[in-house]
Amino acid sequence: MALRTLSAKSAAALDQELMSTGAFSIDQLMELAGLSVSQAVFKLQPLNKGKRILVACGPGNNGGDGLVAARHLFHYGYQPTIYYPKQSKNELYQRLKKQLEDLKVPFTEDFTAALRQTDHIVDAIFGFSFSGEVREPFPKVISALRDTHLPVLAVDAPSSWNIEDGPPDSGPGKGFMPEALISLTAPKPLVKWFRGRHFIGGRFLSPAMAEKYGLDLPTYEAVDQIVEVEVEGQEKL
Ligand SMILES: NC(=O)C1=CN([C@@H]2O[C@H](COP(=O)(O)OP(=O)(O)OC[C@H]3O[C@@H](n4cnc5c(N)ncnc54)[C@H](O)[C@@H]3O)[C@@H](O)[C@H]2O)[C@H](O)CC1
Ligand SMILES: [K+]
Repeated sequence: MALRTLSAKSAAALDQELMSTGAFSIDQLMELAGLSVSQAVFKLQPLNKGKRILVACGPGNNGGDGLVAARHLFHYGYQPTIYYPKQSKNELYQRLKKQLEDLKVPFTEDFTAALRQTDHIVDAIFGFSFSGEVREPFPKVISALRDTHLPVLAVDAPSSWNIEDGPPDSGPGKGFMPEALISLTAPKPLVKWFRGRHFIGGRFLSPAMAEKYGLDLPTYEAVDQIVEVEVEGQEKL
């Protein structure tokens, strides 16, 4: 079955609706999103295959999902390191950062050096609000993600990909194809171009809300926060 996709505009509207009439707080949604990301890492990179996880975080909520995931990964027994060059002053992010500092999770400013000392990478740089050309300081980070031989799990979107039109045909993200993607709530149109393992996470949608937005709710098993899916209609680059 081909899962129905959610445009960037609808994803933002759904987000707002969850936080207004849906009565969720952003902290709750981000916690569940980040928990899903941590479970996808556990599936892709079992503890006995290398515990070092580099989490690259951007300035918005996609980055927040990365910060939450890193905290859960620490508690599972991983050794996360955070790259978070554009830190938000917003209280929520400051609290997420403090929680990681209390666990002595290191923050690094040198992405290139950190890449040499990790087993797996989480790309939590940009999600559904990314648009235009990649701005500083991220171009070199995106090109490093493109060039690395290490596995990358992209959160909601491979960073630098256009949410509707998929991979860029120029710039640092040209040719960037992460090993895996976790779509939060529902896949975005870009999944049509994605070739790799694909998970759905963000287990917070009511059946009524799914119906309103024309989405299929994946069948989550028991305590699982993720479902691995196949998306039909993937196009060759
Ligand atoms: N309902 C859900 O599925 C939830 C998803 N979550 C996650 O939130 C992101 C969307 O978060 P948002 O804050 O709207 O935006 P982003 O993180 O994607 O990025 C915004 C951030 O990036 C900057 N930016 C945009 N374009 C560029 C550019 N070309 N170059 C540099 N910087 C750029 C912009 O200025 C902002 O600072 C979604 O994908 C999920 O991952 C929630 O956590 C929970 C609910
Ligand atoms: K991302």
